[in-house]
Amino acid sequence: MSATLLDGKKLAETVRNEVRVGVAEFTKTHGRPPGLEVILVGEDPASQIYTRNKEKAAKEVGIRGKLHVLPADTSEDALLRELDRLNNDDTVDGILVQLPLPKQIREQRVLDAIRPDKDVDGFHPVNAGMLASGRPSLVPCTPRGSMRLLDLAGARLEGARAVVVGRSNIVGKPMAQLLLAANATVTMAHSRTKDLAAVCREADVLVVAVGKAELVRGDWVKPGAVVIDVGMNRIELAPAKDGEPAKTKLVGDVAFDEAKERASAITPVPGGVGPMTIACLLDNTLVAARARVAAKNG
Ligand SMILES: Nc1nc(=O)c2c([nH]1)NC[C@@H]1CN(c3ccc(C(=O)N[C@@H](CCC(=O)O)C(=O)O)cc3)C=[N+]21
Repeated sequence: MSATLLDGKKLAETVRNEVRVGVAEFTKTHGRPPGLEVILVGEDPASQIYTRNKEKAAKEVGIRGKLHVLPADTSEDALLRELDRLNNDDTVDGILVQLPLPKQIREQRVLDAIRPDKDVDGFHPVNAGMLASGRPSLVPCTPRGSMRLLDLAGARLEGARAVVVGRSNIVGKPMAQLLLAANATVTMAHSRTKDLAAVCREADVLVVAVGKAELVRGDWVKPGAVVIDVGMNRIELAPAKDGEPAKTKLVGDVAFDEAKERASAITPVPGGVGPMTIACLLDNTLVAARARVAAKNG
């Protein structure tokens, strides 16, 4: 028996098509497209590719996307001034500051400085608090995308045992909140959890977001469970030599080939959660744009 593959690439295309329709309607009604500003500090090549992809994905659905690349030695004050400008620009609906930031910049200061109503990542403490209070506003993109993948799997969440491995503010905590809101019985597991394998084996729904390549083995998966693998780890297959770059491959936090023999449905890496994160970012930009004009019109 082999699990159903949850194709995030295909579902992301569906979501982007929905967003494109909403964006066209917004643009017609309000005389301007929704605007998304992405800020990257520094020249990390992987981050450059990711942020360029976000800008491109925005433009493909009709969102006015703009990428700002600031030098690696940008001061915290300079970044805060840039955010102030974007916060006060009425044509800007969404602001995303790519993480991680260089060490001279305090991440928390920066995330706190983004207006909550433009916080399309959903990382501002106001938005985190709204979600935890059962009043979701802008919800983090990866957990939103993961919920859509669970929906695609036909997972019954009401009364189900859900285990979230990983307790980050970006994925683990908001994911647990969304599962709880869907009436699952939620366990949050993490690096200090005793007998993590046994905790995972209880899960009807298993979401793994820890950033450790193939941590979750096949025998940690309850037969018939739905598995969402949020991990993206680049592992080296062969070292660089003779001027050839190292051969690498992308693997998740779940040992896919083992887990697929036990799960009823599972996300691949790549092609699972990653593309859904980007699609939900575009949707959050549309959600933010609509909410902002609604607030302005009373
Ligand atoms: N403020 C902020 N918000 C973010 O959402 C954010 C961030 N900072 N910093 C970095 C991480 C990483 N991230 C990814 C999203 C999608 C893919 C993605 O689409 N991956 C593809 C392929 C990737 C590949 O082949 O390299 C896939 O999984 O199929 C990757 C990475 C968003 N992040």
